[in-house]
Amino acid sequence: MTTRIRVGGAAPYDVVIGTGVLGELPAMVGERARTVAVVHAEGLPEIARPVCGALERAGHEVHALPVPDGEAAKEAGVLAGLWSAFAALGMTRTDVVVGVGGGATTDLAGFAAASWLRGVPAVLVPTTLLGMVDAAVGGKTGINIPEGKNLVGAFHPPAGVLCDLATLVTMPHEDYISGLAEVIKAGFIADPKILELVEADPAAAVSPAGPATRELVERAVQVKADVVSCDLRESGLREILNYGHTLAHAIEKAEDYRFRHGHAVAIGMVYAAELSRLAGRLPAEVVERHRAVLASVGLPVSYGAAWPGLRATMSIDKKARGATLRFVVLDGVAEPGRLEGPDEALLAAAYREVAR
Ligand SMILES: NC(=O)c1ccc[n+]([C@@H]2O[C@H](COP(=O)([O-])OP(=O)(O)OC[C@H]3O[C@@H](n4cnc5c(N)ncnc54)[C@H](O)[C@@H]3O)[C@@H](O)[C@H]2O)c1
Ligand SMILES: O=C(O)C(=O)C[C@@H](O)[C@H](O)[C@H](O)COP(=O)(O)O
Ligand SMILES: [Zn+2]
Repeated sequence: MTTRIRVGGAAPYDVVIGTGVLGELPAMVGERARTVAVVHAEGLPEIARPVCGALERAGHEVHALPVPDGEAAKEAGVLAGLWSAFAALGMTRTDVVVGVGGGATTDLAGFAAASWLRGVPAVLVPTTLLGMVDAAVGGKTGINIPEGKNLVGAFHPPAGVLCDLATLVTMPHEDYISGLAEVIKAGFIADPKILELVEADPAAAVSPAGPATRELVERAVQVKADVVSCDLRESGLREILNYGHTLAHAIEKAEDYRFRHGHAVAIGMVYAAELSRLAGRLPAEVVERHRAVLASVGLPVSYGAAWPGLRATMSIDKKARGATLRFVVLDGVAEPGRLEGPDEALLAAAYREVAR
């Protein structure tokens, strides 16, 4: 069975979800492309090869461009290497970049496409849970710099997203549960059924070939699609997808990007929930529900680095306006709200609850 989730906006596209769906790729790339640059994580040649093969059979000139696995791909030097490769291939505006790999790879490939000739089409083939449910959908692309996470990038929606669930089975366990953090995030901000599914059977939730995977992926993609269809450029509603990310990005920077994104988001969501509670907006039992559901799949719910460094990094969060920090909080499950300019004592008190 193949599921198609439409993402609306100025240039609508489909997220195709299924098993063995590679046959859909040539239609997403389109006939106009002569050259297709397949940017893939270098550790995934077995996944990249059939992708290249499908495109070659469709008549394209295909060039595989391996990039470092994981977060090491999201660096300025790697991006500059792709620009040089595109130049050498003579890539024009009708040519296409295909990104194959986890969220780090698709963020990089998407930004390379956004910046080459001021924008060529990108088709994304996410191969991790996190990539399928979040990173490849919605058009946020970018890289990290030493000063912070995703500080350089562009909104560049893909021309299509192909999620082959079969690729998930080779995923390392810790990377898989990292993706579950974003799935659970979608549950807390918009779709409580996701939380019920994970709570009912955490063992199934952590199993890529398990009975819950397809529904969890489809529900999380639907949440993301509904949001970004209304607000591509994050002028309001889209901020809810950033639940837990203000502290998460500070943790990732503090750990020199060696801490998995979803693990940081798990801790960040507990922090945001504590902030919501201390601001008098969220009952304690919902905060405990965060801890319970995240811990049930093996995600961290506490973190102990010193507060001042994390607090300093949080000042360059993209949701901040001038000196005013802004947080996504919850007024209940599936009731996201905003907390503007909370006082420093509240911010520190919420962190003490995470560091306990
Ligand atoms: N653009 C967005 O909207 C958005 C949303 C969420 C997260 N992100 C970004 O996504 C990144 C995290 O993505 P991620 O969790 O996919 O991690 P990742 O891209 O770092 O991949 C994790 C590891 O799994 C490997 N891998 C990928 N697919 C595999 C497979 N099928 N089998 C075996 N190994 C596989 C990768 O090569 C890598 O070593 C972060 O940089 C985060 O900031 C972006
Ligand atoms: O798509 C969004 O919008 C999100 O915020 C999704 C997040 O899960 C994702 O990690 C995103 O890359 C964070 O964006 P940033 O703008 O805070 O860097
Ligand atoms: Zn995220």
